[in-house]
Amino acid sequence: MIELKGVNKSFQQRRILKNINLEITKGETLAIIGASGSGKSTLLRLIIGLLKPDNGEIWIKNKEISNLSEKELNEVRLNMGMVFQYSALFDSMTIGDNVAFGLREHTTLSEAEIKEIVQENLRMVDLEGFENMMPNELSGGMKKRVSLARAIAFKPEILLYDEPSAGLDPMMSAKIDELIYHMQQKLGVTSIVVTHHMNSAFAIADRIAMIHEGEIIAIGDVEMIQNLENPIVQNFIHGSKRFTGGDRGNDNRS
Ligand SMILES: Nc1ncnc2c1ncn2[C@@H]1O[C@H](COP(=O)(O)OP(=O)(O)OP(=O)(O)O)[C@@H](O)[C@H]1O
Repeated sequence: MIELKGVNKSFQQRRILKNINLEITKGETLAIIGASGSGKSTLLRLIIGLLKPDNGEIWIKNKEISNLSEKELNEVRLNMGMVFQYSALFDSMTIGDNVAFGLREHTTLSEAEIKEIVQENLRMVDLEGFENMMPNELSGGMKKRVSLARAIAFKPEILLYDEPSAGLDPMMSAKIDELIYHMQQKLGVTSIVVTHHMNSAFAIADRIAMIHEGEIIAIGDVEMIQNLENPIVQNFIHGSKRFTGGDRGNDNRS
């Protein structure tokens, strides 16, 4: 479903991602973990085509996207939903209009059809009846759920989540995990979830990939990652500062 082959990305001569090879199969949930600044968001932005790799190939379904025009990319993107770290809602629009935005822009659906999809998607994230509220009337967790309702508007086959639980309390974090799991079970989506929350990664992922200084240093199922005798991985999972002096930055584990 998604494949990266020999992908490199630098910013101002700094190599951020180094020879990334990664394959994600249909219906799989892959969690990406790693220290702050290791390149996780950059990887997501490459997959959704917001950035182009310096070299290497990025395949989404049967299309290599790194050389597509913006128009062709937009077609590929219709099959992908992204939940951004800070929800990225339009503050001046109601919740309903936020969820409807892409549908109004990119489809010829009638207002009645759009209204139905908006209601159904808000129901799916437990926000039924919130259509007319404004984003600033909602908590952070609710905004994340609206962002998810918007991301699934086109019934995408691929969902990308950039730190969906960042800044949320453990209860709301668990709720978001439940929704991510639910999306996979109910819609059969292929998901990539960048997260700092180890409990989330263990709860939702089929496989976990750890990025360290721009390289994937470990990838495997939850049990394999938990038992891997790699001090960098173990330090990250357990939040220990014993081995490295431990500057892993924005640690937000639960
Ligand atoms: N557009 C850009 N221009 C220059 N440098 C960038 C750009 N985007 C990211 N970087 C740098 O690339 C590195 C990796 O950033 P990235 O956001 O991918 O890390 P991350 O692992 O997602 O971090 P965090 O967990 O803190 O979100 C950082 O050093 C960042 O400063």
